[in-house]
Amino acid sequence: ATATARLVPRPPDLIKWVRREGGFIHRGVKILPNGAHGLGLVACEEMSKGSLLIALPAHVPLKFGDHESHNVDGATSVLVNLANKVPEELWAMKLGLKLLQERAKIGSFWWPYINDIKNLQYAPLLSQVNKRCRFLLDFEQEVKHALHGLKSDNHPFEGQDIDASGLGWAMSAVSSRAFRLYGKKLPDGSHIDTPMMLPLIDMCNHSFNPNAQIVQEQDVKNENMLIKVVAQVPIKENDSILINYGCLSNDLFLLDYGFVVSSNPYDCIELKYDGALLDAASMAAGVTSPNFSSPLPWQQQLLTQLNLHGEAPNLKVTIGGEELVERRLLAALRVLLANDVEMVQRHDLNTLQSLAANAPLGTEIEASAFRTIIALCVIALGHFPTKIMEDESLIKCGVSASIELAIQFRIQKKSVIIDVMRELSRRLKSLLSKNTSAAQS
Ligand SMILES: C[S@@+](CC[C@H](N)C(=O)[O-])C[C@H]1O[C@@H](n2cnc3c(N)ncnc32)[C@H](O)[C@@H]1O
Repeated sequence: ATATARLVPRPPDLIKWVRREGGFIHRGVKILPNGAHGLGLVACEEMSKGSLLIALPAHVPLKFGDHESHNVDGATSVLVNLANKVPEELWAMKLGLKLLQERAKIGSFWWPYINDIKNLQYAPLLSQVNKRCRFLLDFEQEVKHALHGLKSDNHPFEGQDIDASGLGWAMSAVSSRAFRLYGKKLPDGSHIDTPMMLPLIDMCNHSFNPNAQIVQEQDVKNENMLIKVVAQVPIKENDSILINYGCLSNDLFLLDYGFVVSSNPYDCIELKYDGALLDAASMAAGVTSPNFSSPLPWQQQLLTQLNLHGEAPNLKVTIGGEELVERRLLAALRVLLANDVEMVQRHDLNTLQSLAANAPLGTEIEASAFRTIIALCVIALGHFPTKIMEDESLIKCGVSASIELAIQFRIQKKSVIIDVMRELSRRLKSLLSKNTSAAQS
């Protein structure tokens, strides 16, 4: 979110409001512009490890549910009915409905907070509205239908029209600012996982090397959970206060937050598991007579156990990221490159899926599997219309912020692929050299 995007930038009011509501904010914490990251929280004095930076009382987070479960007026039941039509995967839209309701309400309790975010016009807005367009357009019709002819008492949005672009705003405002934390306590002592918007805390920008973290603590006075931000390491004056948004791929960072992280260790590329593509890749890699597209019955059985075959298989596999090659893909390659069923059956599925298991089916099969993945990477790279150098010069020439973001995203994806190729080539070399020295000795 850019600082300039806020038409009414009144961050100090947010701090005052949180304090007035009984919250705590360390006197050294300020809201300041944070370069390309928009606004952010910055330390204006040194803070030691463990310092409490922010504490929000339980009534300050904006959640869907608390008010809705106690109140059964007409407007609330319209809102609850609409929320029930939102698929779980699009949870941000459900909380977004609540945000839209509070945004429409004159004198809303959350107004000092919503006033601060209401003019955000950041990138996820555009990409999410595009990606989730079909849902938003359908849901717009649902909302219009539910609101048609409602009297103002029963209207959850104070009589305001809500269209797909308003719904898109709410969904991306939530997905880029909400946190999934412990909600209500259940009788068994566990807590419901609840998405909530955390005023002020949501001014913290992201880092994989954060200096602060969100913690939840039970209030000593009651059952409520207090939400706090605590310094994880000593924080120096002028340091930004950064938290980790989660170990996410760049797809999620881009879609939900509108930025991408360079050299993101959790970024990966997704491929469809496809026998014909694997045959093409392994032939290109010089592997003789691969049979990925026509597996033998015992191979099909193992593929079924890996959920890559059979009824409703999950054909989405990944390379790169935390797992260099997704375990299921590695096992499938090893099994399909082997023609000795007895040798394969000597190993359990876990070993067949493990990269650390070091060539469980022998050097030749392992080398063919690695070569096939390297060729798959070459094919994947070929699908990009540009090379990294061309991308970099496009950025140098000057492009709009959203195009630059899209280019950064594809540079990072290509880097993931190149890193996988580099690492597999290294492993292949070491595998083959071990084999040669074993043969010589
Ligand atoms: C929870 S808000 C943080 C406060 C925000 N900077 C603001 O001005 O309101 C999340 C948004 O901050 C920006 N942001 C946070 N961390 C970032 C990072 N590491 N790089 C780039 N942008 C970041 C993105 O626009 C993201 O959608």
